[in-house]
Amino acid sequence: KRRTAEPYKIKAVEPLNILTREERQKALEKSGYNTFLLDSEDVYIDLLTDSGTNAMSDQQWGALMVGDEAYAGSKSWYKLEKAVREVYGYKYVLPTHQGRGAENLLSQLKVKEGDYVPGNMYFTTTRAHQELNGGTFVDVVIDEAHDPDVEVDFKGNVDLNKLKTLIAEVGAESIPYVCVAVTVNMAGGQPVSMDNLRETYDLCQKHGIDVMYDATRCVENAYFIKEREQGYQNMPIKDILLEMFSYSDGCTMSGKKDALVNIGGFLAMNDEELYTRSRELVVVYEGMPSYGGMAGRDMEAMAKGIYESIDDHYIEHRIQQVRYLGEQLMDAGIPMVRPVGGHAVYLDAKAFLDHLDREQYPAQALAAALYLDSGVRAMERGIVSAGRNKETGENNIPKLEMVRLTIPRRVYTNNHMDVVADSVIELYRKRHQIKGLKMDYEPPTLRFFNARFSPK
Ligand SMILES: CC1=C(O)/C(=C\N=C(/Cc2ccccc2)C(=O)O)C(COP(=O)(O)O)=CN1
Repeated sequence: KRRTAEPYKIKAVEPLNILTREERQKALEKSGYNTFLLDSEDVYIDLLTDSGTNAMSDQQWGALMVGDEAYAGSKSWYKLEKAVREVYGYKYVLPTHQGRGAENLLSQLKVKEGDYVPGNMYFTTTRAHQELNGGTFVDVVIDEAHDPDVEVDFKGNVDLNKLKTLIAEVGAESIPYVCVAVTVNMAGGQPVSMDNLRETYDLCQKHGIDVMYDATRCVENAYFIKEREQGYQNMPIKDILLEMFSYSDGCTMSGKKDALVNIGGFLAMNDEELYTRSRELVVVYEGMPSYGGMAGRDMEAMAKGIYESIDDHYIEHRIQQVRYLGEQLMDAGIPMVRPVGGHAVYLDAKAFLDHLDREQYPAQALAAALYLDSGVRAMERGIVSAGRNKETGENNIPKLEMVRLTIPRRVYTNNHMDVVADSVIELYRKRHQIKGLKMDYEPPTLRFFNARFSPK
């Protein structure tokens, strides 16, 4: 099989700072062993997140110059609205500054005190907005999603029995919508199959319950359907995407991932009444329904990014690059979530650092050790990110204790992936020298952003 390369060439570069180990040790201590608190200039290969860190194209940069900054009725808004309607298929669109903006609107519009919001595994900000409005998140993802070693093609699938049980227990009137994430970030960037999307939608329609997608990485999800699901191999990504969205009533979208922009998002739906109510609310939180927390130039860039994201060559390269890193680590016997996800490789820090217990924050310790070893910044996705139970105050103990190596889109080459792989493999060889951490400062909410640690 002939080897392939990036379907783009490089026009501008950002020189990277390469620190000595001593300099990285100092930076690590200054950041309280929390990669969120590292300064970007002290980071060599930044795999903290794929959110907002993606490279824009010359078309998108050029579009910035024609941003229409009119307060109302911006030309740039109509371009963005058109792109969302064409690519996602929804009737109505509200612009927001990023995904959280849409989550805030949706939860305020649809979640009331005492409601239950089922979803295929939690995501931090999504759950936060549901809880802020008095809802309780209920995990209805298939059991396998919580097990790093189980290789399942569509590990993000909804477990229909769990959903039926919840509907029977609490009643459809207590379920404002089902939140279906495509892909599932906290399961390791795992996709949902078209069959499962269809079945979930049919079940919800029977009970008059809306299905709202978290569409943040929906194009990656479409690629996995093309690759793994019977009957989609020869279908262009854009058609798979439209079919996916036909099994939903609306979505929240963080443009900072699959829409290839540094800021931006939207809330979309087919229901006119919900649209009317969201137009009022968007004025309170995001600005006008024709700019929603974005400048005209941002909307221009996102409209272009939405079209670029469904290019079959682009998305194939994107997924293959993540897999290129993942397969090197798998071949080296590194414990990680399988199969490799769409946007990241998730190291299984519990298995990697099997000499540490959970209260020594294995994922946090591994992320710190990785930065010290090679200047690669990763993100803790384990007990620290899971926070505390809002009733009992006890630490939530998620089954998955992960370090996420998140690959931004169109930014790094496979040479960077090789540097990351060598560092992880070297760390694994010396893993029993990695010490656990104690938490010296714990913020009251979303503690992972600002918590500080030191070696225990
Ligand atoms: C599935 C999904 C996401 O992954 C997502 C953001 N992800 C992020 C950014 C992030 C957010 C909170 C804590 C740590 C990192 C990621 O690093 O993975 C949002 C919010 O979107 P927003 O950031 O544009 O507000 C909604 N859904």
